[in-house]
Amino acid sequence: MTKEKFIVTASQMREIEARIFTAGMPVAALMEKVGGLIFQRLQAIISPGKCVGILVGPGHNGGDALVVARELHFRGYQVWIYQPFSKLKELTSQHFQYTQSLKIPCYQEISQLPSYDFLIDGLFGFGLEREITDSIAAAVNYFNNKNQPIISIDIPSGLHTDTGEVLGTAIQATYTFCLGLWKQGLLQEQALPYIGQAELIDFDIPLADIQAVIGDIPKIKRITQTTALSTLPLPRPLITHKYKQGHLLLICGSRRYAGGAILTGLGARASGVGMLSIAVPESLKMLLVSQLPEALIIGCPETETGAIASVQLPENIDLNSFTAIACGPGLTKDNISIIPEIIQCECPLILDADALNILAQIGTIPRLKQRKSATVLTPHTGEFKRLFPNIDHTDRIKAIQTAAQESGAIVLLKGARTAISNPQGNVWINPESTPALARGGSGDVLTGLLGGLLAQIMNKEILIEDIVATAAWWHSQAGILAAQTRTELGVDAFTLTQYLMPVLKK
Ligand SMILES: NC(=O)C1=CN([C@@H]2O[C@H](COP(=O)(O)OP(=O)(O)OC[C@H]3O[C@@H](n4cnc5c(N)ncnc54)[C@H](OP(=O)(O)O)[C@@H]3O)[C@@H](O)[C@H]2O)[C@@H](O)CC1
Ligand SMILES: Nc1ncnc2c1ncn2[C@@H]1O[C@H](COP(=O)(O)OP(=O)(O)O)[C@@H](O)[C@H]1O
Ligand SMILES: [K+]
Repeated sequence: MTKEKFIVTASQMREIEARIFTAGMPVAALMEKVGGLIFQRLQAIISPGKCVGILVGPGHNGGDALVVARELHFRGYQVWIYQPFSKLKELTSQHFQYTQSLKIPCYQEISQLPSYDFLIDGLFGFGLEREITDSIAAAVNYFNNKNQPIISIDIPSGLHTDTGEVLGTAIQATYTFCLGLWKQGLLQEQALPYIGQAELIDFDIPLADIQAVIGDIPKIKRITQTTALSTLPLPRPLITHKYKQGHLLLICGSRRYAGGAILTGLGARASGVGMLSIAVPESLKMLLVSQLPEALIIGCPETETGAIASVQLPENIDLNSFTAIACGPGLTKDNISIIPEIIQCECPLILDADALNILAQIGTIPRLKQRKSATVLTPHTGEFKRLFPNIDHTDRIKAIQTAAQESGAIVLLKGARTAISNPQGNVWINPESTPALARGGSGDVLTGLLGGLLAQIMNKEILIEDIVATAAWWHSQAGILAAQTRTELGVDAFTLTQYLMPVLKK
């Protein structure tokens, strides 16, 4: 059973840990097991004979580090310990005493420290609740400035386990070995520069204990390949036709931002949607036809400035004829009147980019709650602040939960760690992405892709927020794949659309 999708706070981890101990697992045995697993993993990273400095804190994070120190010592590594604390927890103290009997050198002052090839950071784990100060803070800064690889046990010391905030200062890890279950702080954007390459060290926490604490259906989950693939509309039923595979309407583009409409269209194309209609200003029609010959391009009357003046659909069709609508990329804010009209549609609706800016301007957020079908808002941080000026976004997870509850919409907050919440506060976090995506137009691709997926799975028994999560995963995996072949500078939005299919084939 993979534990990759679970996310816990410090207090939930403490509760889970308590259940394991109450059930009879000795604390010392668990520490030994965890330390052994960390050591095994380290052997793949640190070659024999290297010099390894071990940073030991007063709690059980330090205890884990001491077990690792002992194992490294016996396997022929050159080990020293930095342990500046006057008081250690009992188990940690015992391990410390043993390392001293083994004559592993120990230092209290950074000025005395020998050189090293690697550092193991066992200063603080999920027990850190207040700021690191004085000599310990100075030591953390000293180690960061050395620019040697650091491997953090559980979480880089100094990060808040839940919010990922830096408490005074924090270790900048090269690797983070998170123990047992993913800590929420490791999925917060502000923690990213400190985490390095993160991986989970599974130490066999019984599923029943996890569920007893975080519930059968956890409130906050990580998107994984498994969760994402499980909601894709694959395989297709053998007996089907194009209208059964969803009909998506995109409302996007303007004379000023014609490319946004194309990119949204190409994102939708990659989703496999059965029918694609794209409403653009009349003057963009031929351009769109040439780029997306399979789509039905609807030329709408336009304003003097080249924005859509009104969404005029062909005869016999209205907004409710579609399985899903996505609106916003490249619209401009020139005509704010189309948004109140569009939000009256009775199918699922995605609002992005200028549709969100218009929404913020005319204050229609409360009206979203009255919609008959789901609304998905996909702001980046700037759009989020305009839409929800009263919500503090330091903790992005809390922020989207509040925003989703206030608006009755599913809110996807874009960024390096895109997060999604439904109105009940159920959250998905996308744990992998690439800064290669920080380029104009990559969000437009996401809107099209999401629209196409939503149109295909409507009326199937899949939650809309699960599809939103799948789209976020697919989009970022395409960015990662493209960056692997073309570097982080090679992932323009058009190129990104070309990597969507290869992600699934992989
Ligand atoms: N959960 C599990 O299943 C398992 C957990 N395990 C491991 O245990 C770790 C959690 O251990 P933990 O609870 O002992 O806390 P930890 O993070 O080591 O340190 C807290 C200590 O630091 C102190 N302190 C706090 N702030 C401070 C400051 N600013 N400046 C100075 N001191 C400060 C605080 O002392 P205080 O002064 O508050 O009494 C306290 O003593 C966890 O991350 C994992 O590595 C594994 O061994 C096995 C499985
Ligand atoms: N630093 C980053 N790391 C990972 N993904 C990023 C980063 N910056 C932006 N992205 C992703 O790129 C996309 C940018 O979307 P957006 O800001 O709406 O761009 P645009 O409106 O120009 O299309 C989002 O999916 C976002 O999650
Ligand atoms: K640590």
